[in-house]
Parts: sequence; C-alpha cells; structure tokens
Amino acid sequence: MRKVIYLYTKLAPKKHTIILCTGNKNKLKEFIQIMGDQFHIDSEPVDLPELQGPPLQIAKEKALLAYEKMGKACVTEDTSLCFNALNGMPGPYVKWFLDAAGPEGLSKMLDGFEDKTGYAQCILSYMGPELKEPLQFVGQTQGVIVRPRGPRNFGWDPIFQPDGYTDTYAEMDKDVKNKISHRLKAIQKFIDHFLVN
Ligand SMILES: O=c1[nH]c(=O)c2ncn([C@@H]3O[C@H](COP(=O)(O)OP(=O)(O)OP(=O)(O)O)[C@@H](O)[C@H]3O)c2[nH]1
Ligand SMILES: [Mg+2]
Repeated sequence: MRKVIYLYTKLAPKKHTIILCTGNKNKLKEFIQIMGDQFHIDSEPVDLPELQGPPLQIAKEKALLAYEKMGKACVTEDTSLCFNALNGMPGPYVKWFLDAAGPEGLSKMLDGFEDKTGYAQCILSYMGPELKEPLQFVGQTQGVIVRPRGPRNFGWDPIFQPDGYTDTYAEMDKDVKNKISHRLKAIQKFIDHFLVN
C-alpha cells in the first residue's frame, strides 16, 4: 500500500497554486481553461486602482499594489485593446471606453479611419518576496476592429477579429480563442520562464 501511495504522489505531483488578483470573472475563467491542467488557480477579487501611463508601467504598479495588499506572491493581469490608427489608444483605458460607449461605440471610433487594424495585449505580472520589481510577460494578438458580432458576455470580444480568422473572438469557440489569444501568449511566456528558472 505504501508503495502505491508513493508511486501515486510521484506520478501525480501536487499542482502549484497561483494567486490571481482580478475582479474580472471572465479573465479567471480563461486562466483556468488555459492553465488549469498544470496549476491550481486561486483568485482574489481585489479591486486595484489603475494609474495612468504606458501599459507596462500601469501593469507594474498594479502588481506592486496587489502584492502589498496580499502580502504574498501573486499574479495580476492588465489587458489593452489598441487601435493602430489611434497610435495604440484606447489601450489600457479600453475598460472605460467600453463602459461609456459599449462595443458599438468603440468600433465606431474608427469610422473616420481607413486603418481598422489593432491588437489585443495582455501583460501578466508576477510579484513575490524574492523580487524587487515584478516580472512581466507580454502577449499580443494582431487583428482588425469590426462591428460587434457574437455573444456579448466578455468585454470587446465581439469587435476583435484576429488575423487569419473570419470570426470575432466572441464568435469563435472558447478553445479556439484560448489557442491564439493575447492571454494564452502571455501565460505561455510565464510558464516557460518558471519551467526553466
Ligand atoms: O473582450 C475581451 N476579451 C478579453 O480577452 C479581455 N480581457 C480583458 N478584457 C476587458 O478589457 C478591459 C481590461 O481592463 P483590465 O485589464 O483592467 O481588467 P478588469 O479591470 O476587468 O479586471 P482586473 O483589473 O481586476 O484584472 C476590461 O473591460 C475587461 O473586461 C477583455 N475583453
Ligand atoms: Mg482593471
């Protein structure tokens, strides 16, 4: 019996726990779908103030605030939707644009521009007691901004159509989004870093 238990713990080692500080249930869901097989994801729904500035700086401050609040190693995520015709805006401020204008209004912002291209960006930040500054992992997916198509349960998913696809993020199966998304790419870099270090 002892041998069996030993073998079992060897073959099925306990998953590492990652604490994700986010108030966004859809982000959490995607984290679990993407990395739930490899890690146990614990979430803390802390409402963190977000400062103004370049995306990496905003994400860094968010990670430091989360770490200060939690008092232990944790992960935060900051997501941007960037329009090339607007030199990257609304970017990290997309949440406020969405709240004010909805997906329609957001897509109409590009009506006066020929260039409808843009990109979704995820900055994953990890801060722990062994670090002076957060580690940051950036994932980007290029695409075009379209009029809303598909379910409206997650942010700007209905107006973002990734390059090489005819569906918006909202129209595609979750499995497909999670294989090409900005979030997947940032998580992949995060996992690669911790696997080699
Ligand atoms: O269609 C979408 N597909 C996505 O994959 C996605 N990821 C985030 N978002 C939205 O973009 C804003 C980012 O702001 P954000 O990073 O500050 O997030 P948040 O404030 O909701 O949560 P958090 O800061 O507590 O983690 C918020 O409106 C999010 O709802 C997405 N919308
Ligand atoms: Mg936020």
